[in-house]
Amino acid sequence: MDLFKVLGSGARFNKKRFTDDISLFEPSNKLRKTNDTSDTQMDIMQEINFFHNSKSAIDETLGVIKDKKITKDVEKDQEGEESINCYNDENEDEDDPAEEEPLVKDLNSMDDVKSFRKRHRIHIYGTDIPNPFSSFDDLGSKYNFQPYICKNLKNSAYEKPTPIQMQAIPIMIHGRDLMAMAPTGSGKTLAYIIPMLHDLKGPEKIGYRALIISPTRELAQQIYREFKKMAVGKKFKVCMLTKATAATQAQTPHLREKFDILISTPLRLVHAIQQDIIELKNVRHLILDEADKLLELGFLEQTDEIFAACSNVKLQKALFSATFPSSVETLANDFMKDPIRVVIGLKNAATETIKQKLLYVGQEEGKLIAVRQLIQEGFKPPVLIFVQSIERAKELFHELIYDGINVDVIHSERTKAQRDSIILNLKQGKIWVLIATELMARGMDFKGVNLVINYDFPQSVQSYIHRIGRTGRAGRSGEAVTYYTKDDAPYLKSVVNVMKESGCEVPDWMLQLKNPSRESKKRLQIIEASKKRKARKLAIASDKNEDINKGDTIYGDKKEKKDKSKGDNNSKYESKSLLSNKKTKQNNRKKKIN
Ligand SMILES: Nc1ncnc2c1ncn2[C@@H]1O[C@H](COP(=O)(O)OP(=O)(O)OP(=O)(O)O)[C@@H](O)[C@H]1O
Repeated sequence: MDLFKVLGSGARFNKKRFTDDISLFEPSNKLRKTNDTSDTQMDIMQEINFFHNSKSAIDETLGVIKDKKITKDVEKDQEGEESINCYNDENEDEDDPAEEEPLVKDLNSMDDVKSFRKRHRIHIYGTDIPNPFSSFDDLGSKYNFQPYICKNLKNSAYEKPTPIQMQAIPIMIHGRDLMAMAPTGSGKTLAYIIPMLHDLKGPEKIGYRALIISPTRELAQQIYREFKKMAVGKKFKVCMLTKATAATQAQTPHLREKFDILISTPLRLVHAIQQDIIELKNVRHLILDEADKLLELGFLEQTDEIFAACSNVKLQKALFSATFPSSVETLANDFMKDPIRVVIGLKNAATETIKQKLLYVGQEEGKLIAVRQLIQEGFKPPVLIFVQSIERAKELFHELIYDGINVDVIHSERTKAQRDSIILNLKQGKIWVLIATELMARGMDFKGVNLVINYDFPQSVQSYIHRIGRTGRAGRSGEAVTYYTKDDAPYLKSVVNVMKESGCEVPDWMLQLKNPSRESKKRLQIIEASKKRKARKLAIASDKNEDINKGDTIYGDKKEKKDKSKGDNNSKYESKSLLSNKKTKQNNRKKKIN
């Protein structure tokens, strides 16, 4: 019996390369001489069971229990139709998307609306939820959007709205707070830009009225470009907050009032708020792009300070991301006012146009061999390779630079000019392989990326979903390969779950793996915490800006602030702080219980 066939179905396993591991996975000579009985197979499977499967899982893999029906994740529903059994709490029925769609004007009854949402896999939670719309033409005819917006949409050649746009835009123009979860590359940016432009109407010269926060400078720049594209024909002043723009506004205060829209990373903005360079009292729209990241520890304090500075009573808050861990949802629910939650497809799932694979590489060294083999065999550029740290990125770059391919590396120790030119070169096809840290994992829209390689195993499910989401964008197909070693075994199941949920083939033995234990998650947290410390040291040592903290460690850490300024500013906003809101609510709840 060829155990590689058993182990390798669905995953890739190179026998030639892992001659040493073969001895681990194959029966010894002695065993080979004996009959290939179930008992022998069981012994071998127990021996190589470094994922600690249950006995029944091994049985299934071997097919030992012949008459036991192997439980597949495909069940028959009452009508006898097959439906995939998902791990998410929001299973859904699939309709044929090719079915003719009713136009929004045809959505007369609740049934029409319901079936429209179902067809587009739009799940909604909340009260008084505005109906979705189905065609960009409706924006002009039904919602009275100004002609310049409709024209810019036409010029962008977007034929029809994506599901998140169909539902989020009406919610936003009704002024409601929103938590929007939709897959990577599904057009979330436009889903907030368009209604914001509509609501702002035109330039007013009273200072910032809309604010978009993004965890990285690169993503903020991308959002800025998208805004400029959609605002053509209106003289809105959009500011991307940088050291330079902050300095200009510090020197010429009257300039500040000319701006309408502000896009920034959290730390840059917090500094500007503390130095009284930026006023946010007129902000009516606050968007957190990659909201779950911005509400994670590390970023949370800064986000909190920004919320507190947005003192307009009519402030509308909207959170967008492809992932929302439940802890973040709970926190968000605490500070939003009667929010509507929109989920497109399955919660926390990967984009379905991405073909996901897991590749066993044996030990650490196997990763480089695997990449080299891919290069030798020929690949379709551009390819993004994700590694876990700046050091790893540099190392891999030095390995690949001599392999005759156009390779570059991006991380937060590279200068801003270098980073900008790398992104441009990748978009122009001048770079074939880009090695990247988490800096590039979220939000970046490189339409043509054909393959994402997770060279180092991602540190969280969210990281996995966002990393692989750099391919397969806007309905295109893409491929993602995740290398794994024995050391990654405790975390493998998290990725397997995502693969399964998004309809990728996964071998049965992988499905039987245990979910990561609390202990292993804790271990992971310790590793992450030490990385965080390391990054903070780096930031202090090189006196670099916020991007070091945010980009590469996943955790935007707050730079040490002078006690005085912190005290002054925090006390000013205390009553509206997210954190204090949460604490007050918790205290109130406790009081009620008592
Ligand atoms: N209605 C549309 N039709 C076709 N393409 C669209 C449409 N809306 C947006 N796009 C394109 O889809 C791509 C992905 O959009 P966007 O970057 O907003 O995705 P996203 O959902 O924010 O992804 P991520 O979660 O990775 O940040 C962009 O290139 C954008 O131009």
